[in-house]
Amino acid sequence: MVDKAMPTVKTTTLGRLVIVGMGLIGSSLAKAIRPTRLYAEVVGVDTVLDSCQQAVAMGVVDSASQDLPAAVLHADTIVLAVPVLATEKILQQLAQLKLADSCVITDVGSVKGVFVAAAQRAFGYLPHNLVPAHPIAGSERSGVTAADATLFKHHKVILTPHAHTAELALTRVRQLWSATGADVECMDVQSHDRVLAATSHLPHLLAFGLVDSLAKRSENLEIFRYAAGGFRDFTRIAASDPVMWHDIFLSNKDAVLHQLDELNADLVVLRQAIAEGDSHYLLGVFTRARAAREHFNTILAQRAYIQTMLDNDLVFLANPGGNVNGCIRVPGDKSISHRAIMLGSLAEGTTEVEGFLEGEDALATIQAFRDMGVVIEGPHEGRVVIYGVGLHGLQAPPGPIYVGNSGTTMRLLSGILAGQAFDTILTGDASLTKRPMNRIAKPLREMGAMIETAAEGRPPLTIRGGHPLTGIHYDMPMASAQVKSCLLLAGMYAKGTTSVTEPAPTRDHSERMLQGFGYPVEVHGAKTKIESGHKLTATHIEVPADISSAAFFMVAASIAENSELVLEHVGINPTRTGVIDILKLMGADISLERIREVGGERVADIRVRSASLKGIEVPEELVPLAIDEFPVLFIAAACAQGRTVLRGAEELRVKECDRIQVMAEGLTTLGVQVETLADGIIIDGGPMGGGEVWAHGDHRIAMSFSVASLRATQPIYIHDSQHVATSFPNFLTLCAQVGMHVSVNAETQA
Ligand SMILES: O=C(O)C1=C[C@@H](OP(=O)(O)O)[C@@H](O)[C@H](O)C1
Ligand SMILES: C=C(OP(=O)(O)O)C(=O)O
Repeated sequence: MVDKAMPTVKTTTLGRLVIVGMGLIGSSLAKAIRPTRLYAEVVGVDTVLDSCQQAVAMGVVDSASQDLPAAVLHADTIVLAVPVLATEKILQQLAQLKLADSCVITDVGSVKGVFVAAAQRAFGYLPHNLVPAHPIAGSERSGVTAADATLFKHHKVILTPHAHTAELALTRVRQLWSATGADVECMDVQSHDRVLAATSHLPHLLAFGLVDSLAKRSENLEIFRYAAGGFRDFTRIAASDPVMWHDIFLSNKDAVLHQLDELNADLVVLRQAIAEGDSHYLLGVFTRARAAREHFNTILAQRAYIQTMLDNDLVFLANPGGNVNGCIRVPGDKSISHRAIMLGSLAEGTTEVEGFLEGEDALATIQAFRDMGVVIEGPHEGRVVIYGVGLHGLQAPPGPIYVGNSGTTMRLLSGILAGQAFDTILTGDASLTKRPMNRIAKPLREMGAMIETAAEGRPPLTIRGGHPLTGIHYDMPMASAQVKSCLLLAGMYAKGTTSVTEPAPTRDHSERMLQGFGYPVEVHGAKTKIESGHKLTATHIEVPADISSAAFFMVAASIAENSELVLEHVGINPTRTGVIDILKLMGADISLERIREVGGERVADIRVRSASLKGIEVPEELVPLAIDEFPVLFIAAACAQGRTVLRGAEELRVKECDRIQVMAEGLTTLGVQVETLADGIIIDGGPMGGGEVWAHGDHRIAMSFSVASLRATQPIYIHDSQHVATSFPNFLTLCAQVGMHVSVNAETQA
């Protein structure tokens, strides 16, 4: 009977699988494959009679033998699952036998270079049916008794085909490992050995080395008696198979030595920092390491997601109906959070931030500055401490800076990086890679910066250091706070004065915060001016709740019946309140309470009650003041009586997705009448059904259709919602708290 945990392969197309070596890996592979019936027969080979008998007795294999030549006769696939240095002898034996041309040979060794070289020696050439492979899975336990059919499930298996490996052979080995539930990838031999030296071989060496070093000291009994969690966690892998690891280190000598030398050098510096009491250095290493480790966990988690959620498609299920009531505080403002990290890093002294948005976009900004040597503690419950390095204290990052989904990070950071002495490369995710960067590259080049972009001005951006900047005046062709802010930041590094004129007012957080850090900025109507030669002085920042996140709940409480919601401590900077003005024009019942000023930004509690909305022509001057809120305003328009017309909003087409097109498609699916315009949309309010819509990885689209469910008559399935955490990590929790029925669709989770 087929083990339910195992993926099943419907047809038995292959005859005999021979696994040489009934150790942990070989016997686990046999145990995983046998129930799938991918092969009619699974045969084990081992030099130890006992292992053969146990493998048969445990039902791991159909049969087992000590006679290699007899076993591999008529084999379709041979897997060498023996220690790395033992493979050569077996390859030599195989080379002497008359194996069928179609017989595929593969292995499981942790070092690939040595295996390929051994095959070359044994055969005198690299056979086309040879597919080197490495399952990245293991356990401290060894031998056939430790066989575990689930050992490879959700683990990576790396194939390192050589230049002449036949496609058919590669497919066969891929199929073998996929059938165990593994995640199969290809890599070249050198990259494999280099990466594994760092991520696997080095940690094992350290674990073996540490245990041995402690064990041979005279006071070892005392030490081990008190060795608690840290020792246990760090040295778990020192219980691994010594022969196997002996072989691995000797086989991957050069790559391991290189990694060891780099670590040695870092440890010498760390030692010195402890000896000299250099807290700044130590905190820097520990905060960076902790962040890197968390980042690593996310990557691992995402990998698991990919396994269980079909290509990372996180689907929200928004069930129809509900009322919206209560009192909530949405997370911190994204624009202000980004700027706090940037200016805090470039300031002199220690900046404390409260209310920081712990969303992926703002975390990407923290990571970027950590990469450039800034020590940043947190975020922890919205609190971040930044040890500023001054305007000229950034260091070259160790590699490209990855800013994920965040346009604000990439564009603002470019202004800062153009003024540095070192080169940088800025990269982002698939959505960001499609967004226009010429809007900042062009004026920065006019200032003297050297910036290279990919085709059509898209990321990645390469920003060359050491090119002096000179202030310019720039008439911005579009209303964009990101472009304005980028140039003001570059202006701090440019000779003379830099000024920008904007065609319409956009958010002014950069201007306000620069002044808050004591850096003079002049604003005269549409023109903003900055000059170099001043400094930023550390300060305390309280980030208000993000009005762009509050907007989802403003629309929610407006369109749902019998609703009354208070949104606490929301930033109501006049360059951000377009959404309130537009909703009020539509007839929304919104009032601002307890208006106050906190750290240079206006804040209020916003009370919203259900209202019957009506369609309007959106005044064009409000467009930049509500630029991020249009997706959810389109939902308000769909629930309103009559027609809503939006023009002058072409910028919506270059956000995380084309927000005009994608919203129009989703609304049409829900049965709403829409017409797209080059620079806007026409929406006729009416009843909404349900159905499947796509967020195209855009956080605001996913949240907007979640809100739509309050007035839908059927469930709405919102595909591609995984990016909600970029700006609003606890969105689903708050939805549940106020009475909306939105959740991750359980059916799409394995
Ligand atoms: O400066 C900022 O923080 C932002 C400016 C806006 O972008 P544009 O400048 O491209 O309009 C906005 O859409 C974005 O979410 C944040
Ligand atoms: C456009 C947005 O952000 P960014 O440009 O930073 O990606 C947004 O949050 O809606």
